[in-house]
Amino acid sequence: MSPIHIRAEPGDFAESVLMPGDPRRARYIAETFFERPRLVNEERGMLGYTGEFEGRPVSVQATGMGCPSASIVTEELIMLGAKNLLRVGTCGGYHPEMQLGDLVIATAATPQDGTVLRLTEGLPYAPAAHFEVVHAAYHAAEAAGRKTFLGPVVSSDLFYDTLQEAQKRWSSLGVLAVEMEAAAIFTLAAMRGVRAGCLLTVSDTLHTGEPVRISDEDMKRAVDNMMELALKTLTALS
Ligand SMILES: O=P(O)(O)O[C@H]1O[C@H](CO)[C@@H](O)[C@H]1O
Ligand SMILES: O=c1cc[nH]c(=O)[nH]1
Repeated sequence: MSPIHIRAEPGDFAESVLMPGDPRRARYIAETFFERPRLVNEERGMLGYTGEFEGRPVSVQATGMGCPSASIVTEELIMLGAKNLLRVGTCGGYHPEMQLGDLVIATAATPQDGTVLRLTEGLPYAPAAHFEVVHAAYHAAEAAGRKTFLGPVVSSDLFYDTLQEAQKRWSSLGVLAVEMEAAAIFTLAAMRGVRAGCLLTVSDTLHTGEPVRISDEDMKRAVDNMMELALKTLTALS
């Protein structure tokens, strides 16, 4: 029987799954980078596709925005047999040297959210990317000569943050960027014994006073760069 929110059967998804928040990014990834992509889920518009990359099976499934939505999708992908989960998202850059379109490899994600707290039943916990995923992504970036920021991010419940001086405070703790799903994905992956990681494109810079947003054209270019790295990372893991 298929899960409730991902209407697919075991075997429809590959063991390696890319996880963007945005369903349109999922479709773009499948149509642009996969050989023989086929739609395997469209429940609630949360598009999922399976195809091949360099002869190996690979899937992409949108998570929606925020840890509650991402946790449903993560649980159901694991029910369907996923073993390598790689979020390919966007983030707000906190690091003062970050430029729009830069790439982040997240090593950890501070859970500034309610979902992880519920999953751990209140225990303090540090959600981390799986070392092998970080290792594979780091070496793929090095081989491609691509500059990346590697370090911790924060997963927030709020896009429109109400925390005073959020950038300054997170930066002072070494946190590179803010996004909204990685902490839940990392936590569930650890609980269920699968590997998870997270690559992020800086879509907003938050260190310049007023937030600055990337153009659609530059975003497309940056996502293409991130995808090159993401697919190499998954290839190294499979
Ligand atoms: O671009 P995606 O992958 O959706 O990621 C980021 O963008 C959304 C907010 O605009 C949140 O989901 C956040 O995590
Ligand atoms: O969560 C996010 C994602 C992109 N940009 C932000 O500012 N925050």
